[in-house]
Amino acid sequence: MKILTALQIREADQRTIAEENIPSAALMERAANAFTEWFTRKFPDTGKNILICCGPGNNGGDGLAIARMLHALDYAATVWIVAPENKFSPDFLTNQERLPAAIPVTNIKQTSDFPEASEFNLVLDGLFGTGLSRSVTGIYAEIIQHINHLPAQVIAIDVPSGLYTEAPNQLGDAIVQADYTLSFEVPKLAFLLAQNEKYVGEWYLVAINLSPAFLADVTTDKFIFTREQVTQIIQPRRKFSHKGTYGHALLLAGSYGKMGAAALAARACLRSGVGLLSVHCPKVGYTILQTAVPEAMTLPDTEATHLTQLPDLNTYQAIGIGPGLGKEPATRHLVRQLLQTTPAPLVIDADALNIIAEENLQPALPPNTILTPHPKEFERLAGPASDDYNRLKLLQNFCRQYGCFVVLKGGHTCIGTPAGDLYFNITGNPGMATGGTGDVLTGIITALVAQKYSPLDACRLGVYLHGLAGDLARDQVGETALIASDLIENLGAAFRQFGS
Ligand SMILES: NC(=O)C1=CN([C@@H]2O[C@H](COP(=O)(O)OP(=O)(O)OC[C@H]3O[C@@H](n4cnc5c(N)ncnc54)[C@H](OP(=O)(O)O)[C@@H]3O)[C@@H](O)[C@H]2O)[C@H](O)CC1
Ligand SMILES: [K+]
Repeated sequence: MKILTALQIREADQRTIAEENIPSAALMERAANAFTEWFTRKFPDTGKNILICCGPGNNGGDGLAIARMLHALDYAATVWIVAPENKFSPDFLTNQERLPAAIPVTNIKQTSDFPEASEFNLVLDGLFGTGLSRSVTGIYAEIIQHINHLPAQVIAIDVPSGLYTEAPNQLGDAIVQADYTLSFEVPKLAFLLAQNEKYVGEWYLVAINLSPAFLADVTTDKFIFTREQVTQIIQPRRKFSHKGTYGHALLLAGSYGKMGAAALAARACLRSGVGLLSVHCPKVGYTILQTAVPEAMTLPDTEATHLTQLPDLNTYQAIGIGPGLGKEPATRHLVRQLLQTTPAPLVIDADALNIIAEENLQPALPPNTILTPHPKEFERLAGPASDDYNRLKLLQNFCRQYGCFVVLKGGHTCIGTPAGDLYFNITGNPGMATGGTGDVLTGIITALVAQKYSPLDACRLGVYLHGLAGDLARDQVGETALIASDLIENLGAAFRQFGS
């Protein structure tokens, strides 16, 4: 699913109106209907007092149309029209005319016009949407502060007012802090970034059937990958296959005190369909792995506490390195050697990433290598970011420069590709912010690469299924108690949702 800019969304509007030969107010009616349908399902209690704040543009027009629809469904709707300049969009005016006289309306042009608002349970924010062209000031900023201080739940129409859809706001900008954002048809980049969480709240999309031809043709470098795409990518196992069909993966992992990371990655790798798995670990890990993961073959290093020597690499279809690795000098040398000599695609995580950053080995990354950093590890590799938008730019530049795939882990994990495209994930939950879940992801992606998924597909599938396993685990144990092993236990159920 494409992430579009405000400008592209406006073009989509125009194309839809032209192709369907409908007035633009009809598209607004569609959007308001879609919002109202969602709203009545989410808030079925018609006894709630609802305040609808409308700005002067089409976002405000949506608000007016929604007020009319909610009124018709017996909700108690009150409208505030905030417009100091008396300049309205044509579709705003159309919907103002259509507003039933029974709906109380207050026109707000200055602070002294603010009515008492304590009786409202819900506020619908229709001040500004994708038409925001500058930071909000004056009466608009005051009303936004007012909304943010009301003891009511706030639902943003399309976009929380004051929030730019694809660029950072200035510090101190007035922005509505919504509990929910219900947005039309296409996701906006702002919704996917941690820095906007307190404005966007939980966000949902509703379809308003924008021109399919336009949506198919429009170009973007930012995408969300959906369940439908996962369904298309995932391959069923074949009847006459054998363990050789699904590849032999090698994991280089573990050090004294960190063998758990190796065990988690190994178990996740096996649960993700790899044919054979070998784990190269320090001697201290031999009994641990043979016991914890009997399905894996164990190749002990000559050194007891950390990895010092590469094994023969020639039998593997994928090599994962990093979980629990440590940063001993000999291990640093091993990482350098691996980059220079690997005959198989690499998946690199954790301390292996830190070694690459500290030794400036980025230029030595073989093409199409997959790196799986969290933001701090990414900063060590690519430098500090001024904000989440800037971090995405650094991500695109890094992937282009070194020809690699980077899985930047977070609330919406983002995959960067050598072509400079970004793919955002929508599965997963905050319960997964706990030690070991990254090791599980490394294991999953390594298994998928060994099974000959392309690097992009291995990343997309891996990240989606990892998050889905987390969501299934949350259904069982909640977010607080969730641990990395729960993800592994739920990988089977995640794969089974795709018949695999
Ligand atoms: N395809 C869709 O998704 C549809 C969306 N709809 C809704 O339409 C809005 C976008 O409407 P638009 O009229 O383009 O824009 P806004 O309502 O967000 O605001 C525009 C007006 O506000 C002025 N403006 C912008 N920034 C500021 C500011 N900081 N302070 C004061 N005034 C501001 C702007 O004036 P300019 O001076 O910039 O010209 C406009 O007057 C979308 O979000 C949806 O809610 C459609 O209903 C259906 C299709
Ligand atoms: K809004």
